[in-house]
Amino acid sequence: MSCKQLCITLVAICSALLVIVLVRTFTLVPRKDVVIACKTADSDFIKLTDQILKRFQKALQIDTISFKRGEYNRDQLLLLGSHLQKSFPVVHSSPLVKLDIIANYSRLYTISGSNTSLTPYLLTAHLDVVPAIAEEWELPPFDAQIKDEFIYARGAIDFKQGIMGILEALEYLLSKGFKPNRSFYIGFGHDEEVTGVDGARAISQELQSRGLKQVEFLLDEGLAVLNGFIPGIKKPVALIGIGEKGFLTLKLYVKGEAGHSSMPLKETAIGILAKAVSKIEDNPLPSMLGYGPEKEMLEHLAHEMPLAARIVMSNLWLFGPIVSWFFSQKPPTNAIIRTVTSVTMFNGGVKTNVLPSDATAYINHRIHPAQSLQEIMDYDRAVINDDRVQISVEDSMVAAAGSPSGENDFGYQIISNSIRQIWTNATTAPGMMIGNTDTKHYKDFTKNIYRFSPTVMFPGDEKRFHGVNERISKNNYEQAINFYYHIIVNADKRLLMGNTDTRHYAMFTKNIYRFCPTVMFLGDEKRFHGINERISKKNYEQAINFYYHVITNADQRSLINIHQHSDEL
Ligand SMILES: CCCCCCCC/C=C\CCCCCCCC(=O)N[C@@H](CCCCN)C(=O)O
Repeated sequence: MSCKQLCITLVAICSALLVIVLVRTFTLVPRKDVVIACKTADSDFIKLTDQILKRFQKALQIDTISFKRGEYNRDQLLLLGSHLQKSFPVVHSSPLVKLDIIANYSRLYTISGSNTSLTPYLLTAHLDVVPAIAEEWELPPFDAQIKDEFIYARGAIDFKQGIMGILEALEYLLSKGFKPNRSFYIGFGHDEEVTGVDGARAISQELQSRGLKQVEFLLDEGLAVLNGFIPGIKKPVALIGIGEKGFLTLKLYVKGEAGHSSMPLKETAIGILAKAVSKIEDNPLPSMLGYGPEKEMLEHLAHEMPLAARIVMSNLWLFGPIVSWFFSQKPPTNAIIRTVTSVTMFNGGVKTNVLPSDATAYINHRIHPAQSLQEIMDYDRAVINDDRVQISVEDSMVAAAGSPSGENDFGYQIISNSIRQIWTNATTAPGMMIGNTDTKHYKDFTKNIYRFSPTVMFPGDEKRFHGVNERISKNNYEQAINFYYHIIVNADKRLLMGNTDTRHYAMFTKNIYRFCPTVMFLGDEKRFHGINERISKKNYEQAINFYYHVITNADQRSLINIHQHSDEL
């Protein structure tokens, strides 16, 4: 090939790449529904009264700690149960609500709707919390004291704001006479922090034994309203977890030889294990950017970014390695692009002058959906490359597949729209839940599983999860309650509302109306996107005449003399 031909080929390739990059950059357009903002002045806005705040604080003061499987503060769980019972008298006495106590401590509420043809949905949360090292906290973890408008307590964001927020919303709605069309369930497990096998799994079994086959969608704790977490985006981003990372906890064990420390061997069990652990930390797993829900998230958010970042994010097929490097720099973004590794426990030795007879460490991996448990095991084995280190699986779960997040996916859109009613300046996007939830126990009921916590977070706040100084602002707790209020109200619709093309015209007017000249009887709603869609001849004639009148009536300067037919005058 001549030099000229080579130049022409290179220019052609670069031009083609440029065209692809630009087309992708400008064609990835987000969904923009018009949602009605929830304002504090609205008559149905639930204000954070002293009473509401006090019962939240009281719930936080009850230390419902889970320590390990089957080991949790049983008395405290009972105490929290009676606190809920007392705090929400309308919920607990309503004929529409049935409460079942499952496995002694978990709670399953069934709220009966009037229209049994609508598939029910499920809201879940957990009653338990992780332990807290009180000495490291600014304020005691189980006092729920308020400082600078923040309530500090273990469980403030994981996840008693969910428990109390859901029940506050329901209490309010029922006390205003709300009678749902669509039935729904509320499931509060009592041991989520130690895998939920006693609580959520038992709730799920109870639902199965009742013959429940399907729920429309499930909303559990999860991602949050994030400020400043995603490079290049200034406005809040509310991520709805459509998938969930798996986990793999490995036990590393080294058998040593006890003896007097004055005559040491070249390496002790602790030394051998320390080297293995160090190799594991020095060799992070590769980036999986582009192979999981994070791809959808970044493409969805690209439109919020400055042009350069937008070009990059819209074209991960080309710029993936740069983004991977960038995201690897901070723990929250690193967590979404790869399987991460945490050495969480290390034990060995009994006395300062005794050689350790063995040493044990635990490695907790959070697995990216594109990787299998076996792949991770093999990787670790190869990295450690030392037969003296025995590796065994302590516990594991494969990653959960992505739930649908399209324009017509009822559950996703109900959650997304409810978020935007509360956090009006936020943009929503599908994301991947980096921690684990109770949702695994409900996966047989639906593929529409979503993970979102109504929690506002700023950089650094992620350390408060299971860490010190967990807290929520009073304002955020009020938002959480109103978020669940909107979830319950919005999910009570038959169909996904607002799912029209109107969003593409929202910039032209605020006067957007949606009406079909269609006559409907009960049951006809199933014909939409269902089978036997039809219209009567008469109705079609009416439709034509309706549009005739829309055109003639709208052809006026102002709203006068609408009625043209003399018999209407
Ligand atoms: C672009 C950035 C996106 C990521 C930013 C994430 C910011 C933090 C948001 C949410 C934090 C989620 C982590 C909290 C998980 C809470 C639930 C939990 O702790 N679950 C336990 C279950 C344990 C079960 C026993 N194996 C857990 O995951 O450890």
